[in-house]
This record gives sequence, structure tokens and C-alpha cells, in this order.
Amino acid sequence: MSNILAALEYWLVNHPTIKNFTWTPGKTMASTPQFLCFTILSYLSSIFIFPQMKSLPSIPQSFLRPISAVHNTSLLLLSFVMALGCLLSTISHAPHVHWVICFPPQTKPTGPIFFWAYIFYLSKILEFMDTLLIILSNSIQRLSFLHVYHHSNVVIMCYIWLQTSQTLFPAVLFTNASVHVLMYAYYLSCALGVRPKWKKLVTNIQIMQFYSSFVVLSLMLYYHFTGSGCSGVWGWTFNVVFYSSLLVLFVDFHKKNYGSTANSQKKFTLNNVKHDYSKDLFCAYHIS
Ligand SMILES: CC(C)(COP(=O)(O)OP(=O)(O)OC[C@H]1O[C@@H](n2cnc3c(N)ncnc32)[C@H](O)[C@@H]1OP(=O)(O)O)[C@@H](O)C(=O)NCCC(=O)NCCSC(=O)CC(=O)O
Repeated sequence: MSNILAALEYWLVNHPTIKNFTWTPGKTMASTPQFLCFTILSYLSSIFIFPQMKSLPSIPQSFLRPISAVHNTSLLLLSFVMALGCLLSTISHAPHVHWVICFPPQTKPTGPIFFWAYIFYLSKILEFMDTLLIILSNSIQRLSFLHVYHHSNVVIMCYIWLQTSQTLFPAVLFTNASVHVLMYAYYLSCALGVRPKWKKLVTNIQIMQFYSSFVVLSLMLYYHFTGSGCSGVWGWTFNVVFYSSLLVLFVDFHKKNYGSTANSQKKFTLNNVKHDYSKDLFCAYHIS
């Protein structure tokens, strides 16, 4: 057992690449604001361009499902490794408990905790593939405002974490990566043709994650004003606005998918085509 722990600690915390990592704007791959803007603009424009390309041959589900399964398995495993890496790095490098919530001002973005923040940032770009899979499977009506809003803004959030050495990201990273293990297990199961009965549980846990992040955000503010300050306070503002808006969108998603009206709307036959209106958030939010 101690051998396993030692190996984990080496590969997830003390490996030289991880231990000596430093976020250097302009030098580290994907670290410039230009890269960030280009990536997000490409993502958003592809959402509008792809569906217009009517000449594209439709890709059969038998081809897309295995790709989707590989993608979801990769993100499931990566999320698990990021959660574990961040947890072990925090345990072995945090000088005291409240450091997790409040890095001292001028903290340098260096060391294993920032390495995992960097991997987390890159993983959010890999998550763009979720959107591509939805588009390629000819299910553009499934593409909700919530999905696009989340995927485009979460990259900015992670960039700000690194750029401002933002306090509190270890707690948010650990929670979100853990929730994503469950979420990608759900999507993997769907890709394999089995629709899990625990969809609502995944949504409930996602909502709980947003509530719990407000506790951490409040604690940071408390430490900031009662001590000698915390690093990356303006990033705090982005987190509050982003997480509040996600909470509102997820509560709305919950109501539409699991509320009493969702059940009565669920199966609606239109021109002999079964249409599941509970999923039709894309139309509901007027992005088409
Ligand atoms: C239970 C949820 C995780 C997912 O809800 P959905 O409504 O998207 O679920 P669904 O049952 O319609 O999706 C199943 C369909 O998605 C396909 N699918 C497979 N892999 C996918 C992937 N990686 N991303 C998106 N869709 C995918 C399946 O093949 C299936 O298609 P078919 O129907 O053809 O069989 C929910 O809680 C949720 O997050 N809803 C918001 C929508 C969303 O985009 N969430 C992810 C980003 S937000 C996020 O990530 C917040 C966070 O940080 O926690």
C-alpha cells in the first residue's frame, strides 16, 4: 500500500515536469490572450458554421458512437487523474489548511498545484469535442445555451486562475473534476447505448457543486478582508458571476427535465415524429 502511495506521489506530484512547472505567459503553450480569444472564437463560429454546411454527408451513428465512447472514456479518466493529482499536490504542498482558500498575494504560478490547473485548462479545450459530437450526430436541437455558455466561459475561468494565481482554484478544480468523472460515466454509458437511470442524480450533484463553491468563495472573501489579502481577487468576481449564472441555468434545466411539466411535455408526437421537448433547450434559448 505504501508503495502504491509513493508511486502515485511521484507520478502526480513530484515528477520533475510537475514539480518544476511554471505558467509563463507567452512561453507556456496556450498561455497568451490571443490564443484564448482565437480558441473561443473558433469554437463559437464552428457552432454556427457546421450546421450550415448542408453538403456534408451525414455521419452514421455506428461510426460516431465508438468515437464518442473513446472521447468520454478519455475525459472520465483524465478527470479522475486531475482530481487525484490536485488532491495529492494540495496535501503535500499546502503549508496550512486556509492556504487552500487563500493564497498570499503575489503567489507565483509554479509547482504541482499550478501544473494541475494547467492540465485542467487544456482539458476544457478538449471538452469542445462534446459539442462537435452533438453537431456531427445531427442533433443540433440538443445543443443548449447552457452547454455553449458553459464550454466557452469555463476556458476563460481556467485561464484567469493561472494568469492571476487565483486563490481557491484547488477546491473548485477538485470538486469539478470529481463531478466530471460521474458526468462522463453518464455520457459514456449513453454512447454505449445504455441510458442510465441516474441522470437526475448527476444534475443534482452538479447543482450541489455550485452551492458548495459559494461557501468557498465567501470564505476567500472573509480571509481576504480579515487578513493580509488573497491572490487573484478580481478573478474571484469572474467566478462569482459565472457560477451564479450556471446555478440559475442548471436549476432551470432541472425544472425542465425533471419537474412536473417536463413529464407532461416529454413525449409529443408531431407529424408522426416523436419529439422530446424536454431536451429542446437550444430552441428554448433561441440559438439556432
Ligand atoms: C445529466 C447531464 C450531465 C447531461 O444532460 P443532457 O441533457 O446533456 O443528457 P442527455 O441524456 O440528453 O445526453 C445524452 C446524449 O448525449 C450524447 N453524448 C455522448 N457523449 C456526449 C458528450 N460528451 N457531451 C454531450 N453529449 C454526449 C449521448 O450519446 C446521448 O445522445 P442520444 O440522446 O442521441 O442517445 C446534465 O446534468 C447536464 O449537465 N445538462 C446540461 C447539458 C450539458 O451540456 N452538460 C455538460 C456541460 S455543463 C458542465 O460540465 C457543468 C459542470 O461543470 O458540472
